[in-house]
Amino acid sequence: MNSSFRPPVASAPCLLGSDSDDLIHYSVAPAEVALLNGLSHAFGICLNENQDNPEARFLSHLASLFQQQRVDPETPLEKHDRPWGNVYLVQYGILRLFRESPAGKVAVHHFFSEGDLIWPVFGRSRTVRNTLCLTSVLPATLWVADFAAFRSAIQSYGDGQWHKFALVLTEEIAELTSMREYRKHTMSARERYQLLLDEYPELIKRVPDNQLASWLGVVPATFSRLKTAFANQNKTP
Ligand SMILES: Nc1ncnc2c1ncn2[C@@H]1O[C@@H]2COP(=O)(O)O[C@H]2[C@H]1O
Repeated sequence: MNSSFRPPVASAPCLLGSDSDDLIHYSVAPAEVALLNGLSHAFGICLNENQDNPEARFLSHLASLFQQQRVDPETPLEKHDRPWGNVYLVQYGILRLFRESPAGKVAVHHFFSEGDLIWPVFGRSRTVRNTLCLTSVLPATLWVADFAAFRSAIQSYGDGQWHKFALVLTEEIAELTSMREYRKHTMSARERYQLLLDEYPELIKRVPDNQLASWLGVVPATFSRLKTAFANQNKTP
């Protein structure tokens, strides 16, 4: 096939191991681009052609603190009773933030996915009094940096930069947490399940039901009943 007649779609990844002339190869952005894009998004810095300005140098210094790490599903990354030591940028995959009681009862608080920057927001989690755990739900490709080095790089970038950066996420988390609590107190499980479908359609497809149940605040049997009821409802014409 002549290249001028090639359709603008790539061949299926399962074919890319073979050597046919008909296969369409697109160059893949280097992994570091995902890291830089994630950091530029988190700091509200627009990266352009000019790499020689203070903002671009700051991002590239921050990026140099990160190492890429691939992890299997159910890999513990941070654990309660230990200081939370790292900051993570998710390139691919899903992680869950949860608490676990001494008797093994788990409460899932949050799922993080592609593009999320995860770090120990609250002072307590940076000490041995940390009560939060972070674990991969799926195989994940992460960028990992030491939290103290990350914070010190932001602090040395400019006066008040760390507080500016931290405040945005702290406000976001406070709002999410209070909204979750409010919904739990004022809405039925059915209404909350509907919101889960509307607001997080991707999570429903990727995260195991028992973890979604914990996040929604229902027992797995209730979650399964809701799932079946909604599936049947969507089937009826
Ligand atoms: N590093 C973090 N990233 C995102 N959410 C967090 C983080 N630390 C705490 N939280 C959430 O913020 C909530 C604050 O109230 P809780 O301690 O009950 O539960 C906490 C988690 O749900």
